[in-house]
Amino acid sequence: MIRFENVGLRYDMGPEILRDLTFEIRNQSFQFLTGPSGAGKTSLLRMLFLALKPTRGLITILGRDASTLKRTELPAIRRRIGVVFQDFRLLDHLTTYENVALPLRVRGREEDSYRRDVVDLIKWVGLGERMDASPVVLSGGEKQRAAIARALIDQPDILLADEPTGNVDPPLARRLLRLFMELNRTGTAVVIATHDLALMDQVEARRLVLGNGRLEIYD
Ligand SMILES: Nc1ncnc2c1ncn2[C@@H]1O[C@H](COP(=O)(O)OP(=O)(O)OP(=O)(O)O)[C@@H](O)[C@H]1O
Repeated sequence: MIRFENVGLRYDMGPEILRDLTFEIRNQSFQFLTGPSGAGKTSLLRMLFLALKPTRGLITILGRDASTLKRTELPAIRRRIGVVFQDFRLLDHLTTYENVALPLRVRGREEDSYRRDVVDLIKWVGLGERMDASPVVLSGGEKQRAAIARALIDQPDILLADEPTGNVDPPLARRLLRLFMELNRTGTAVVIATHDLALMDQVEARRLVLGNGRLEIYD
């Protein structure tokens, strides 16, 4: 689905922070991406989302060389990728319900066809009471759950989540992990960037470990 070959990344004239990354995110796979703070997890997720270009190497996404994609082709590819960023990126002028429904609205779906699914998912992540609230009044953990619901609502081919349980307590973190695993069972490839060893220990899953600019893979 997404393949990296000898990918390297540097910011501006700085040192190469990621080197010789060669790996694949396969269809319907489930993996954690981990490594110390500053190891480059967020940078790697941004390259997977085609939001950041590598300084060398090849990224192939859905069979296409990412460097040859036209700007106009990017939105269609990105729509197949669900992302949960560390800063959530919710729209403050929309309610929780509207934020979560946004990917479906952008795709031109009629509200009648998705209202039930959006409401059910919002309840599932424990935000039933916050359906009509603006993100401005949500706590960090509530925003995180709204961002997760928005990333999942359109059943993406791949989900990229950056510390998706960083702002919630352990029981809720376990519940969110179950939600990611359920999504994976229904066909979505999942990449979860996390420092949380207790979370990773709950599942037998592939681990991509970044350190000193390089990637070690434990299948
Ligand atoms: N926009 C940028 N410009 C310059 N350097 C950057 C930029 N973004 C990240 N870096 C640097 O790249 C390195 C990797 O950062 P990144 O945020 O990818 O790591 P991380 O593993 O996600 O860290 P954390 O776990 O703390 O979120 C760090 O040294 C960081 O300072």
